[in-house]
Amino acid sequence: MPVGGAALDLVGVPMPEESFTAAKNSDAILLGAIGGYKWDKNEKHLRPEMALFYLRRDLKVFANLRPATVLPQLADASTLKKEVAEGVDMMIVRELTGGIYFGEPRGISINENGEEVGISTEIYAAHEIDRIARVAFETARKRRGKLCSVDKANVLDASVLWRKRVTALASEYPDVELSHMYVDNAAMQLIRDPKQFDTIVTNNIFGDILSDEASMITGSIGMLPSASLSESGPGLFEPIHGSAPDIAGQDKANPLATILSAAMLLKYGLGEEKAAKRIEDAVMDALSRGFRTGDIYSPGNKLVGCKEMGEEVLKSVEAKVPATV
Ligand SMILES: NC(=O)c1ccc[n+]([C@@H]2O[C@H](COP(=O)([O-])OP(=O)(O)OC[C@H]3O[C@@H](n4cnc5c(N)ncnc54)[C@H](O)[C@@H]3O)[C@@H](O)[C@H]2O)c1
Ligand SMILES: CC(C)[C@H](C(=O)O)[C@@H](O)C(=O)O
Ligand SMILES: [Mg+2]
Repeated sequence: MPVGGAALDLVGVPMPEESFTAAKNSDAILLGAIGGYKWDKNEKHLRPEMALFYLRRDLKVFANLRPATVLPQLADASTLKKEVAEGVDMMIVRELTGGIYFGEPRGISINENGEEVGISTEIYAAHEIDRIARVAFETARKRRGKLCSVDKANVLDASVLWRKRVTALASEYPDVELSHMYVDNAAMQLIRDPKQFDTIVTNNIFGDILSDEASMITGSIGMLPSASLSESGPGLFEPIHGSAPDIAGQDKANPLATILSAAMLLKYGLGEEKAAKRIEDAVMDALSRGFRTGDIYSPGNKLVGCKEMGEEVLKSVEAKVPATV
């Protein structure tokens, strides 16, 4: 179904009613990245990004899981030293339907001096913090049992409440080791020693920024998938990157973040773990066979375009795993 720029071009709105209805009635949704120069000057309600906000808000997919793993095949592709990047395996749990993205009041207006002012409001209700914190504690419990909550509680009131609620919940998860970190320090620690992190839980805006940062540790933003889950109803699965307009139409984009998002869809959206593993294994296999798009290329490997990379993954699916899953 068309959303974003495609929908704007077709019917003049970023989120057509039929697209939303089809998404809502699905078992899971795979979303292609949206946005582009063509629509950048549109009024806010007519920007492609609005489709994302409608989908996230109206499907109530508050829990955004963004794994950042350095694959052994790609340790050389990281911009960090190999010994710093090697072995990194973290999960960023980003709150996705609250905070400054949706808070009121918002907008651009004229103040009492006749000057234009832009307002965005960082606001979190206790229940919004509790539900994302629970997802994060449960996630950490299934991983290495370490949870770092990232906030700006030395400045922002919404973060003061965030820290208070997360701390209060910790007693229900005695097997999880909870720590807190200010976001500016977290941005620095991610580059200094990323292996210290297992699970990170944070608000909407900090999660947006830190996940792009974490992606570079793994080699490229073209590698990172995500799952956005609600309490009930379909999940939304998408790469964390955008539409990469600077390389659009050149057959250069790395398709693996989107392919791995499809694997997350199978695992988290449909409970089809075997099929998910089959896709993940195929991605690993294509990388092991040396295929690389430009963003993850290092000498000694085979440079391919978006299309060929996809074809190689498909070959690996067919070659490696029995067709019946
Ligand atoms: N979920 C989404 O749909 C989503 C996410 C982020 C940005 N956007 C939108 O995308 C547009 C471009 O935003 P941006 O440039 O800030 O971010 P971007 O993620 O599209 O691109 C940032 C940089 O990373 C590169 N890159 C991104 N994905 C890649 C891939 N798969 N393979 C290789 N390189 C890749 C791009 O070429 C670019 O240099 C904007 O309109 C923005 O709003 C959409
Ligand atoms: C395109 C943009 C609105 C979006 C966000 O900020 O959430 C993107 O950066 C993301 O990370 O999914
Ligand atoms: Mg982002």
